[in-house]
Amino acid sequence: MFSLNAFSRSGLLSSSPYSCCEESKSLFAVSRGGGTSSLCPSQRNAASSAVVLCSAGSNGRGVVAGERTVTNSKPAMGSTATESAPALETYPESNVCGAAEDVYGDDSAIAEQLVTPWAVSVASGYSLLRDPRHNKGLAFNEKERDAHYLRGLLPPACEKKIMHNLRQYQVPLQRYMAMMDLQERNERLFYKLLMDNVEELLPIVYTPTVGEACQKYGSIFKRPQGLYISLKEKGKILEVLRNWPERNIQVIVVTDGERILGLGDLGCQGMGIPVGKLALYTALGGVRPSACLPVTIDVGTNNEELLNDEFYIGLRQRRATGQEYAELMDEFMSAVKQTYGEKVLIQFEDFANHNAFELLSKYRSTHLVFNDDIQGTASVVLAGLVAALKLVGGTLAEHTFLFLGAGEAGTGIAELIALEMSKQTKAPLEESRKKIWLVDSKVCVNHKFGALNTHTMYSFSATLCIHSHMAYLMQGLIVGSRKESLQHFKKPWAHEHEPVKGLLDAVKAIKPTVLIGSSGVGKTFTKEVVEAMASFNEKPVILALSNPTSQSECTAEEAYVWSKGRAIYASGSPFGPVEYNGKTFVSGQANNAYIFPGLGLGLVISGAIRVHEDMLLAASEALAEQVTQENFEKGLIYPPFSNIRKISAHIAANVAAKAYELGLATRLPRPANLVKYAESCMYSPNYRSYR
Ligand SMILES: O=C([O-])CC(=O)C(=O)O
Ligand SMILES: [Mg+2]
Repeated sequence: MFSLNAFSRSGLLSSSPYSCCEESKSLFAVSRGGGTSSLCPSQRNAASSAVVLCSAGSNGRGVVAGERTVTNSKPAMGSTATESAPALETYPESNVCGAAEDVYGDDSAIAEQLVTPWAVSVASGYSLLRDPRHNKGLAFNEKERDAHYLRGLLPPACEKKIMHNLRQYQVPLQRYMAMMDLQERNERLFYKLLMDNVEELLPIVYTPTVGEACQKYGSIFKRPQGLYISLKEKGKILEVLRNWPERNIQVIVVTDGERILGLGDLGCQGMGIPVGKLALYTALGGVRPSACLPVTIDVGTNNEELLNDEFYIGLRQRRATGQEYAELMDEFMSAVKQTYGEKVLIQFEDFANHNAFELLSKYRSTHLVFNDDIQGTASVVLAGLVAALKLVGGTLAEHTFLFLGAGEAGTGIAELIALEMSKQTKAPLEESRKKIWLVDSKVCVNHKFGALNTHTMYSFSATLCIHSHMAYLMQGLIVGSRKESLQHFKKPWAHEHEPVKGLLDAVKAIKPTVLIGSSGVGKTFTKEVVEAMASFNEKPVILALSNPTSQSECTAEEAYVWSKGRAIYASGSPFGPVEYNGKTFVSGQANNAYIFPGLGLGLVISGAIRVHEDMLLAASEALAEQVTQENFEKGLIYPPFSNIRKISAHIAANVAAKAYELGLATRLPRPANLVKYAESCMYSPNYRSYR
């Protein structure tokens, strides 16, 4: 890289915005405040130069917006406002120019204030190979090797069978680490590989392997992959966001690590989840990688094992709660909006129940937010159920639903089913809810055993199961007599019924046609439970949603064998095909990964400013429509992931259409063909040609 930055060349830049373009064939520098006004016309048109952005204090990775923004004659980082903003030198002391778009504060800074000296420069040679956004590895052709000073830095071969190399690792976690290394080394190749081998690689970069990666994050951690915002950053979150090298952020996935999949509190090590989810935003939904920001909020952890682990990478203290927690989250939410504007999507992920519901209700009317575990999961499950009706018959309202788990996923799914039922039947929501029953549970990771409230245990004649790491308190069917003591999000489901303890008794009492597991605890759909379901249903619908595989309520094999091949089964984590009685059963994956990439894309391309429940229904409807007759014939209620880009484009189009209909879209005029438009907006990982 020709190491140029605005800091070292500030005099040159401020006095003559074009003067640097003569110095070298590709040498130039742009201060953020100057935007494209610092670029000479030929540089603005320079297609596909390896432009990188760095600051004097940056990590040298030199990531960022690069070729796209230069090609489009937009300032690096995608800010449109700086294009028309006055040059810095016009108002050297001003605190008004740039106004709302002056997100890094360099336009408005007064002389005494400190700003980050962001700069854009062109990478070549050794630095180009170390820049994941522009590196092509062995795929650099002969001409490019000459033009970009790469001769001798690469071996002569021009191709490498990377999948072959990856498959040589037997252990999934090793494959995960190899994929993460690839993402750090050659971003386009990482996405190309993931997109071309989605069914094989999804279980590696995402559920279930990502769960193990989070558990071992401290020891496999190599480079930070997102923003860590801890209690130490309180009062400085705006500054922290400014340290991130990207400016045009469209999607943020944020966790506080308290409920990572069904694995419990993994504290700061939960970072693997936002990183994995955002990789899917790009690979499955086509959101540009540079527009994605993974965030982990670190308020401590209550996981004793981690607190005592010498390799733990987070704050070594118990979780902050109450006002301290709320204030940090509030500062984060304001700083995000202030930095990236109204249209940045914030996806809440893997928060514990109590915070998940509260954060969603607090910010849904002021920010573009949704909770993936509550709403994304609901949308994917509803799609699966709508598709399943084609196999089992009847309308939603003619079925009876029983959930094990009344947390985020359980109550979120239940509510969306009730909403859709009410839309179809025109019955009041309260009536529709009566078709849906929940058995609740309390999961306690072993270090919390002491915290179990024995009063709660005995007052519901609870069943206590102890798995290797968990104590699992099954509290029983949610019924009217329990209403007073229920958490607010469970109250709507307290129907009139005598108390019932345990899942099996609840199944026998309610006789559901659909059984849904969302408790985060594995092995709870026992042989007796599945057999009971099969005893009064010709085709029992059984969804074992908890993740990762170890937390699945029952395996695909168990569901098919115990129901004698009659179950319509799907699970949150993937299972391979099952042979039973000479027939092969292929189960679907009821995972929110089907929904959030397309939902996010739809919100981004329509410039939506709020997420509305109807958009989740629209996403769900679009997904259900993608299940083909051929899929049904195999007993599948979800389409295969191999078609996910097409599926995401349809989901995005349906969501965007709803955003326009509800007046929540700001990208005007509305494109006539939203599916085509969505497709045209999707990131493609193909290599660009460098001149
Ligand atoms: O990450 C996944 O695979 C699905 C999900 O949101 C969860 O289990 O929390
Ligand atoms: Mg989740």
